[in-house]
Amino acid sequence: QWTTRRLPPGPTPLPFIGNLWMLNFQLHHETLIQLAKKYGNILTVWAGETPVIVFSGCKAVRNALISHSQEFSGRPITPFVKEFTQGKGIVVSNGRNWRQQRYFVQMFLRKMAARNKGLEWQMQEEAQQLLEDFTSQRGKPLDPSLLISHAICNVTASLIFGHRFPVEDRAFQQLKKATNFVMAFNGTHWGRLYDAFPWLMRRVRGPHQKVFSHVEYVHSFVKQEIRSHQKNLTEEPQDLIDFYLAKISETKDDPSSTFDESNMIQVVTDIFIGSSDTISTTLHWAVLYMVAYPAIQEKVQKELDTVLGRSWRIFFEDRKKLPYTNAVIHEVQRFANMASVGLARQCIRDTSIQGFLITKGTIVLANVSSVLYDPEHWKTPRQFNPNHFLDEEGTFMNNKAFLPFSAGHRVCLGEQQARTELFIFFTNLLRAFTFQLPDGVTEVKMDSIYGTVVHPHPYKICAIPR
Ligand code: HEM
Repeated sequence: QWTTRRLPPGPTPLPFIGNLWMLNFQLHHETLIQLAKKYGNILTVWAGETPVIVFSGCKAVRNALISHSQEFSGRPITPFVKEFTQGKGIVVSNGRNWRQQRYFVQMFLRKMAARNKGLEWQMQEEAQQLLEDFTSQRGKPLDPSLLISHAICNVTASLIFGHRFPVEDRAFQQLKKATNFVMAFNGTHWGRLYDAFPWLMRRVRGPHQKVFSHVEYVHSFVKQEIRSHQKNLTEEPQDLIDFYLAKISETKDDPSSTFDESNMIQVVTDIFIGSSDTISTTLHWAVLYMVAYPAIQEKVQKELDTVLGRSWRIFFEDRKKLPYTNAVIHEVQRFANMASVGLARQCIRDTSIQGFLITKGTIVLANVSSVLYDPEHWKTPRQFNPNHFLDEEGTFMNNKAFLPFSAGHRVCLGEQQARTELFIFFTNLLRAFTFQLPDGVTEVKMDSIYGTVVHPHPYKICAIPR
């Protein structure tokens, strides 16, 4: 089948399971980088009986995502995501549904960012609350991930539900747990097995059964919020649900409209999932790197003290005066490589690329990590080195291989929000605290736990007020 379809080269597939066995039932970014060394920057792996075309390295990935942006703008509706989303929402929808929902949320995010006391203000408020929570620990050892993730989820909650939740709120805790589980599932062996053999997996016990009860919980949480918004409609829409309800009534007589309640539930779910674990995990890595590289931490603090002083509000605009801090945040994103291989795409029409014909419907994967670690574009790709983003004079400079949010038609919808949020939280934390290892701990575990979102191992640090 492989040779007759003239697909790009790759390891020989076995009948029925393809290359899943040799891939350890995962599309791990490091395995795919190794395969690219052998088979080239465009290769084929078989997930069961389905071929997946993998692009590696800055040149091939940019060619696929940017030069062939339209052709590779589809999203594969795998058996798992089909059951999870029914093809609704943004992340895993296609065609008119995807275009309308994506455009609507893009406009909504722009409006919220432009509002007086808008999204940035909300981030500053949550960052202050986080500083108080850290301060209350009085420098004792703590796992920062819970407090950070609560603060980040509350920024999203204000954006989509119009209110925040106290840390002890059980239903909100359950929502975070459920969304993290759903997000992680797709990157696990079970996720791969479910997609390769759904008919078999439906008959076998495992975490894939738990994942659907978590999906149900998330959807019912969102439904309850929608009901409460419907009861208390305000004249001026305040949050995503308000805006969406207004959009449904505005378009109710338009037969081409895709705005309805099932899409609203999935859009809200997509935004909650897309903006929670991603940003908090990146910050979690940032704190870990500051502990591991105290000289870099000190340099950031010096720059913050010199440029900003103690004025309490820090704005995203301030990054232009803080080249070193800005470079460190970029390097955190590059080196942590939180999004692993990114999300799979689907070819929406026959396309010729690098001499290969990729037919409509084929699944393609642009390995984002292979770009963030591409030795042709980074001086020391496997080292944490903020100088990757600074020129000789110490001026900030970007790099075309910096693609943590992917690129093209499906580029991350929350890129601007994420960049603002990372900057506001990171600068507030570093101005207020020095992060260090607890007494007696000498080792920082820097390797990662692979998943849809790449996490650090759990760790404890001390946040010492400055
Ligand atoms: C550090 C934070 C984040 C990173 C690294 C990140 C990364 C990504 C990546 C790699 C993709 C896949 C794009 C592709 O198909 O090639 C993506 C898609 C997406 N992200 Fe993010 N993301 C982050 C934060 C956010 C936030 C804050 C939101 C919410 C506002 C968000 C919403 C989405 C959505 C809706 C998609 C799907 C876009 C589509 O299919 O059209 N993300 N993100």
